[in-house]
Amino acid sequence: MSRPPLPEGPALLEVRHAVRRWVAAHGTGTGVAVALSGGADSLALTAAAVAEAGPAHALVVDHRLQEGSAAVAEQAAARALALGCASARVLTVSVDRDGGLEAAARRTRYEALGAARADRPVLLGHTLDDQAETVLLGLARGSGPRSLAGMRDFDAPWGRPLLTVRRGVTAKACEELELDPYRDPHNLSPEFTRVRLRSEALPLLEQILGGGVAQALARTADQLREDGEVLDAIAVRVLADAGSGGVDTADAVGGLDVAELVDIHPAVRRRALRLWLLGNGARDLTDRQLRAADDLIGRWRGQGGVAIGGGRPGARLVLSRRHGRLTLGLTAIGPDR
Ligand SMILES: Nc1ncnc2c1ncn2[C@@H]1O[C@H](COP(=O)(O)OP(=O)(O)OP(=O)(O)O)[C@@H](O)[C@H]1O
Repeated sequence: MSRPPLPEGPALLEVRHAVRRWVAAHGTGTGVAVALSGGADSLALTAAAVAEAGPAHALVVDHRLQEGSAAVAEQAAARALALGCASARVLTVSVDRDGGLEAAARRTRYEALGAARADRPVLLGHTLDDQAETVLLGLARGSGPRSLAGMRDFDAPWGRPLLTVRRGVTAKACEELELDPYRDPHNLSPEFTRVRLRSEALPLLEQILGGGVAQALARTADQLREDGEVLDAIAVRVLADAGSGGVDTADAVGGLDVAELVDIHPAVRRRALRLWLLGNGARDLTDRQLRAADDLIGRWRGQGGVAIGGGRPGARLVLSRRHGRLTLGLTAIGPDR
């Protein structure tokens, strides 16, 4: 199918350049899936992916959370085809409204995208501004170095080619493409912390400190990420020494030898625990759970265990210490709890 060439505006060229670099570093030659929300970032990303990473297959998730969401999703898919995508699918999902809606929507979205990607990497439209906001929010909340390290440009299967591109550039690229992107009303509502960071805090910091604050925050993330990679590599060796794996049974996985962990620096030990827990079905692991898990290694003398996010309906994952080993098992949730 022939389509008109993309306009050669400077903003779109910058976005294309970022995607080209990403493909050179991480591309598999199989084309890509693009997670398209219809907003400026992912729309510009889609156009660039068609030109630089094709064949590109657009995936649009309709969460059915707002009236008219189906029409927004259909329009995004139609735009993807007009931009030259090889295919465009709308994935309609139902989000469990219990608990935090934003987090549940995100989790459902990633599950749907992961299931539909057909072995292709999935490109997301996160920009340098998203990275800067993540770091700033993390700093203000006292997060650990892992959160401050922000997002990676490739965390298989998720690719983020635009982490070096400012949000304003994706907006301009859409202008060059003569596309009017979808504006999520949530992204304008000042009740959301991120929106205020974006529209009030970052501009104020730039005013006080001069330009380049967003780039500086993103650089901090890069440095912490590099350090984190070294710590993770050490953590993997620690896990091997502690006998990660061990004996799997129907309702308990392997075990870690507490004696091998006790003298390890807590920063490395927590990373090791985190990798092990996530590799064995834990989900949405919080810093607090991780610290409680770590306490099982050192000071812990009593009975019981630490509830870890994950498990399955009717049963939760519990980490316990028995006979000098940490084991992770499923414990049925009683009807009265
Ligand atoms: N409904 C959707 N359908 C497909 N892809 C989406 C959808 N919403 C978001 N995305 C993808 O995720 C990227 C980031 O979007 P957004 O910042 O809204 O998501 P987020 O996952 O909430 O971000 P964060 O996790 O950093 O808070 C988008 O650029 C797009 O690639």
